[in-house]
Amino acid sequence: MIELKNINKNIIKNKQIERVLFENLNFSLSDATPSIAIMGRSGSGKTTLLNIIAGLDINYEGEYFFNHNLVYKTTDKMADLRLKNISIITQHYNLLDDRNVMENILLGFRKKSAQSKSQAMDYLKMVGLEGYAHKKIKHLSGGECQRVAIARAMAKAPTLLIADEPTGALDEETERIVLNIFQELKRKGTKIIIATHSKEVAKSCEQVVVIKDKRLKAVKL
Ligand SMILES: Nc1ncnc2c1ncn2[C@@H]1O[C@H](COP(=O)(O)OP(=O)(O)OP(=O)(O)O)[C@@H](O)[C@H]1O
Repeated sequence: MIELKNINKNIIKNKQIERVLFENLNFSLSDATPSIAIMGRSGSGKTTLLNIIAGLDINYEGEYFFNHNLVYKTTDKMADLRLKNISIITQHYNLLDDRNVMENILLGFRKKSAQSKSQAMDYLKMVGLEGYAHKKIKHLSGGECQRVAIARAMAKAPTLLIADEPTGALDEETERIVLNIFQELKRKGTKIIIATHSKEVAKSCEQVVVIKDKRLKAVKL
C-alpha cells in the first residue's frame, strides 16, 4: 500500500547539514499487512518518518509510492492524498482548544451528514468519553485529549491511520481500550502505522520495525 524507497533525510540548520537522519531508508506497508509499529530510541526519527508518510514533510530525497503509484512530492499532491486517505493522531493531538469535544470530532468527517452527530457520539462512547461532548478541550486531561483525537480520526473512516505515540498519555486500562479500537478499525479494513515506545502496543501489530543507524530494521518481539 505504501512504499518509501531510498529515503535520505537531513536535518538542516543555518543552511548546513546538522545531522543525517535517514540514509537509504526503505519502508513498506504491504497490502496484506494490517498494521506496522515503528520503534526506535528517542530522537531516532519516528515522528519525522510518520510526517513523511503523511505527506507533511516533503523535504527529503527518495521515492514515495501509494497503492503502487509514484506520488509527486508537492504540497498539493500530498494534501490531496491525505484528505482522501489518511487520518493522523499526532503526539500533541492538534485539537482546537477553544472548541468543545463534539465540534472537534465533527471536524474529522470528510462529509457531514444528518447522522454525523450520532456517529460522533458512538465514537466518544467507544473511547470511554460518553458525556464529554460539550466539554471544552482546554478543560481536558492529556489522556482525554488523546482519546478525543482518536475519536476524530475514526470519524474520517480513513484507509490509513497514522498514530504517533497514541497511548503515551494513557493508563494501562485505557491503553487496552484504545488497542481494542484499533483492532476493530483493522477488521473494518483501515491500515494502521503506529510509532511507539511501548512493547505492548508494538505486539498488537502484525509487523514491527525499528529505526537504527539511519535505516529501518525488522524485529521480532
Ligand atoms: N524541524 C526540525 N528542525 C530541527 N530538527 C528537527 C526537526 N524535526 C526533527 N528534528 C530532529 O530530528 C531528530 C528526530 O526527531 P523525531 O521527532 O523524528 O524523533 P522521534 O524518534 O520521534 O523522537 P521521540 O521518541 O522523542 O518522539 C531529533 O534529533 C530532532 O531534534
